Amino acid sequence: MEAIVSPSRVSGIYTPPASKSAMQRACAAALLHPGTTVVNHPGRSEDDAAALRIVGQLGAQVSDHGDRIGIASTGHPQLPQQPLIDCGESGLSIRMFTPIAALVDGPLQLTGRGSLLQRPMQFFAEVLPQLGVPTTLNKGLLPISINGPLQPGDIEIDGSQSSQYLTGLLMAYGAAAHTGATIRVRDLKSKPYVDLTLALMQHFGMNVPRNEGYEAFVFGPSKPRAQSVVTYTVEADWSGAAFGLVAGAIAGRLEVNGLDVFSEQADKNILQVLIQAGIPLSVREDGITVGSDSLPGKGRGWAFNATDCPDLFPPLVALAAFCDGTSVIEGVSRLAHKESNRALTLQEEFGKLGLTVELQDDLMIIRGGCPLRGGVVSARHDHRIAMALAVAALRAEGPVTITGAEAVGKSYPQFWQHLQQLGAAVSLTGQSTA
Ligand SMILES: O=C(O)C1=C[C@@H](OP(=O)(O)O)[C@@H](O)[C@H](O)C1
Ligand SMILES: C=C(OP(=O)(O)O)C(=O)O
Repeated sequence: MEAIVSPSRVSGIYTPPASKSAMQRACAAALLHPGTTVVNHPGRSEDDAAALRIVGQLGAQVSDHGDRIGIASTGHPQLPQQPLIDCGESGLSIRMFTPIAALVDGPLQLTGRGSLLQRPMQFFAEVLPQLGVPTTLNKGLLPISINGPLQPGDIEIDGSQSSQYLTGLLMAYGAAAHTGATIRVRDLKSKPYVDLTLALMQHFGMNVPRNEGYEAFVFGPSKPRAQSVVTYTVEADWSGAAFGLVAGAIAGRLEVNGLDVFSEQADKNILQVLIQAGIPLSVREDGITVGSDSLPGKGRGWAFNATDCPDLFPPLVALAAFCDGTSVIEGVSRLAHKESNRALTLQEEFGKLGLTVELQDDLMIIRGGCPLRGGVVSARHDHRIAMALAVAALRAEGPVTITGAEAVGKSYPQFWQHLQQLGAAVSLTGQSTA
């Protein structure tokens, strides 16, 4: 599918979708919870669908009622009839559900599709055998074969590549029976995502470890958990909302509702950058207003460290393009293994529209303030690249055609519709050519 975005203004009120980070964690916690979980405001992205499929395969009963989903479970993942679990393209699903699936007594295989097949998983081959789980990979990549049950024990892991592995281990340790265990972590990145995991575990009454400065997670002995009903409401997604906030900042005035300003989500830090850039912004508990009714002026250049919130790079590049002077984002090394190599993808695709993006060690330097030209760009099978290009296109000098526009489905299937509803000139045509 192609999206053609012509220069246009946006205005109105909108509510971003449910957070896939919260929804996928809720699915995992529901599988590990003895009893029933009612998930309100469930996410509907492709990654969310993958998580729901996985918990179904691991023995939970999933009943979908539209605005809420019921998940009933014994609290123990079961050996599936078909022992091949497909995690779609979701990095979080494969990395969170592998240790959880390893709680099962028996052999299992997990795999994925598309870009996930190129993302490194070597961590598991190094760590799971230390927990009693023989593990094989395909040269460090998927599929992964494991043979549980995982037995929690004291362990030290590398947290520098992704926090998602730790999220999976925390969930598995939090559900398994043991007499106490400590996960030591070197150089943890994306820390707020671990806070989100711990908050979910707390909500579901799991065995929650003591967090010693993100360097050690100390579990006490597990206690038996009684059957109960847990209700969980999935919060709105700051990562998806970041695109709407940037659209309002550069091309109109938007009111974004439903976001929790006290959320654990890493990407709420977009607000700090909007403030630095001098964008008109009003933050209330019930909503955020961004941009101005008069034709928005340019913001000013800014500097921001996105090491712990790497998903902000794409919307921040769109913002930086419209800020005078130089903007600098630190944390480039975090981008190599996402749905695409996002530093290069951003440099190349925004480069086609005339934006200069330089990469210097861990820094991305964006020379903004000159109008972008129209042209043809590719989403490169990466939802956040598609959305960043679309938002930037609102202020380009001519129409921007984005090929592979269906990529948004991974996190934000309603993205194009939302943009149209807010007044953006977007037409959608044809099949994927990205
Ligand atoms: O736990 C999560 O929900 C996520 C963690 C982050 O990954 P890393 O920990 O690999 O940075 C983020 O980029 C990803 O989109 C979602
Ligand atoms: C990198 C992302 O997700 P995941 O790692 O879960 O595939 C993302 O949503 O930008």
